[in-house]
Amino acid sequence: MKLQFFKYQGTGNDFVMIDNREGTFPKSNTKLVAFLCDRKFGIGADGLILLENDAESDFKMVYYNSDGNQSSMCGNGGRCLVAFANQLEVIKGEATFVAVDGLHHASIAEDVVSLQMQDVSEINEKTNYDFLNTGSPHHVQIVSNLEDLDVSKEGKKLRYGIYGKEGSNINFVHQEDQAVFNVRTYERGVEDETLSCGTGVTAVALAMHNSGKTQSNHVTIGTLGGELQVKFNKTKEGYKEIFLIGPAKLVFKGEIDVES
Ligand SMILES: N[C@H](CCC[C@H](N)C(=O)O)C(=O)O
Repeated sequence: MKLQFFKYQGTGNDFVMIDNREGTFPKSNTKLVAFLCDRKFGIGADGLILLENDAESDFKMVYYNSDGNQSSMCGNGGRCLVAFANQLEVIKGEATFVAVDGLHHASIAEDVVSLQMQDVSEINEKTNYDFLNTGSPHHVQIVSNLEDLDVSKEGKKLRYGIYGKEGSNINFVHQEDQAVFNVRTYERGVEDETLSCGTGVTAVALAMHNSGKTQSNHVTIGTLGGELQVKFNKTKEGYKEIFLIGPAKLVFKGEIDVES
């Protein structure tokens, strides 16, 4: 079967996007998804995202990691999906869509997407790291040697060491200024460092505010793939009105022959 796809990237976190409103994509075919994400034998991406119809919202997001398995929320992928839906004229500038972690509101201007993330009511503060869920699970750890850290090696150790089979994404962070942080992330389900992780930088922004490293509710996060902004409000019930803001771009579109 001929499969049309669009390749998007959000600060270097890259995705194969497929318009599955006809419902023809073989969603349980893990091997196919892993093949499409394979950087040598397939198209190549950190993940694959289906755009689907939804009765109660503008569209539904189905997210797969590059290992071929469906996973929890992807912040950069959500931003790319809003750009994709806008390109297809499924939406016009604003969107409400449903993802694995619930409803999300978003807006797009030029190629910058502002995506509202789910509220976060719990941040587990451990001795030398924090753990929280921003739609995906995230370990957040301050390090002094961010630039020369072997993120793949150190991330793998923690992802399997502390978090076992369920796993977690691992974020290493260094504070650059009062409201500026640099982050490098080891991503679960990619099982390697990615150039950026949207739910990860959201987790870092909230953890840094929660621990008093910043007093600002608008944080700039530098990643290997570019800069993201995170805005939020701290309330008695935790963090709300959390927005992940940054570019989401179409790289190319194509067609690939796959076994149906
Ligand atoms: N790998 C993550 C999902 C994608 C997260 C990331 N790509 C983002 O932008 O949030 C997990 O399995 O928890």
